[in-house]
Amino acid sequence: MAVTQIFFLSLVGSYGLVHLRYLSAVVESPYLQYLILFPSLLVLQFAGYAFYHWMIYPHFVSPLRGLPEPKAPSWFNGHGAEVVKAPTGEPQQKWAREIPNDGLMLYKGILNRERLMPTSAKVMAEILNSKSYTFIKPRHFQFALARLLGHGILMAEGDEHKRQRKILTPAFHPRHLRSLFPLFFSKSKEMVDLISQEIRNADVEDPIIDFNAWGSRCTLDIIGKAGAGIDFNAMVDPSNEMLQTYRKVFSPTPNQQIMGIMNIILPLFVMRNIPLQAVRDIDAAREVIMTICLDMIATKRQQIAEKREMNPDILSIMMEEGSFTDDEMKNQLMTFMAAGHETTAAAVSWAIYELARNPEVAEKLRTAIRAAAPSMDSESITMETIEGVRYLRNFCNEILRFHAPVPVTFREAAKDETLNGQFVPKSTTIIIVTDVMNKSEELWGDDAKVFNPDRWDKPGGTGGAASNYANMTFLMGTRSCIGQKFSQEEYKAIIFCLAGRFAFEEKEKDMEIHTRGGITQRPTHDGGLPMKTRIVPGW
Ligand code: HEM
Repeated sequence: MAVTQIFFLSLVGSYGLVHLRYLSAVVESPYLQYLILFPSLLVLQFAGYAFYHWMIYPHFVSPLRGLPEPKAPSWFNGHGAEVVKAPTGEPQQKWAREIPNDGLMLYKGILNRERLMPTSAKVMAEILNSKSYTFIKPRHFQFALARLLGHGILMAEGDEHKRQRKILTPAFHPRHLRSLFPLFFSKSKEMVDLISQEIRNADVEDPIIDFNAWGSRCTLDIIGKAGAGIDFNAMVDPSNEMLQTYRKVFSPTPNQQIMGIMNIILPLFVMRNIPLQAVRDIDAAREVIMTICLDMIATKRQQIAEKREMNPDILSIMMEEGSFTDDEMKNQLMTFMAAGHETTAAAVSWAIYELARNPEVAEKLRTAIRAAAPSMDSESITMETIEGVRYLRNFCNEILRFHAPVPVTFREAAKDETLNGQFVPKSTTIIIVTDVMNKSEELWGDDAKVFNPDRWDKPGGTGGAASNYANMTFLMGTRSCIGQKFSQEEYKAIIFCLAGRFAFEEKEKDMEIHTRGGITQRPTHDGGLPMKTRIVPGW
């Protein structure tokens, strides 16, 4: 909007100045005068606009001034430098703990961009439930996220989101999830058998296995089958095109991080056309993912025409329902393929990381799993077997609380609104920092910052948290993760097989890990998660 106004004002301004013969003493031709005046007015206005939003508005005009706010170290860049350098969400957690607030805080991010941050369950519920269609996905999601994940349910808003959610919900009904258990288990077992083979073939004791790679390969194979009945076979063939494409765009590189920052600052049309390799990579990845998703739709149509017997998957459910166009189905598939594998893969990495660092937890988990099933190959393992391992449930819940795969998400006020009685102007950016809630002592008790699976034995099923909105791993409310139950069942099956069969040790003791990065966050060392891995005999 501002861009259109600036163009319009520059046009009107240059027309006026030419008619007032403002430059005629210097340049005679009116055409040349336009050629000088129009771009000059454009540049001047853009510079004024940028300066106002950078230095004037946040310091002197914003109605959000006065909210509890950490003292910014820079007059020009707020907390931008700190937020970019620190592990995602860490400074915000500290501020929420140390600065008294009533559920809402403010800080200035890169170039003094205002960030409004909810810190209480009550305000979270207002944003995610009662006002969820006012606090919408922000503009900067339209660039990388929407291009890679498609314009499906994740990006839809208002009535369109309600319509899509209604159509897709049956695919996540408990009955349907139960029918997916054999897929979850057989793929988890396949991964563990392939890793066991790799260990047996290795000429060193306890060879190093990269669990970041294995987690992605396994979860991609699962979502391919569960989403569209297609087996990517990425576990058998790591050169699979879909796997490699995701790996390229989702492994954070310094270039991608710079692009992420630019994306927050620059308008969408500039981002789309900026001649950067990282932008070209996204375009190329989008083409590959789109083509594969369109192929999936064509294959499914053929299977239906041939009346082949198939397990119901998300794509068949969409086709049967009949109201999505092919383009919409392609977009939904793009959403499910990415949202449905990178997240669970990150959770797998965190589980292996904690098992390696806490041998007593690993031992307790292995004992509980082995007590439930005599061997991973046992024919009698069912969903109930896995559900019955209480410590497995506790461990998985605690990993998802303590190491949430999605560390932050954003919203933007679509119109002037209020939150907790505070006026929030249109276009304000809201940052939801998962750990601000998931590790809040106020909500979880004094041990909120301790990794403790046993907390999930407390009555109520919330791990002792005071409110459902204390756990933001899958968000809550109207836009919460539609795949939550799917991923929890899938995750338990994967950890059941991995933790039941192997013992893990860090490649180097107290290995340094990096967690900063993209949409999901996982522990990374040397570009993967290298773990010395040993088969514990007897299972
Ligand atoms: C541990 C695994 C997972 C985590 C931590 C996770 C987390 C999340 C979060 C935080 C959101 C909200 C994002 C936002 O609105 O800003 C979300 C939305 C979503 N997730 Fe998941 N997710 C996981 C697994 C899955 C799986 C397995 C699927 C699909 C099979 C899935 C599909 C979706 C979809 C479609 C949405 C958009 C829902 C909507 O807007 O109505 N997710 N997820």
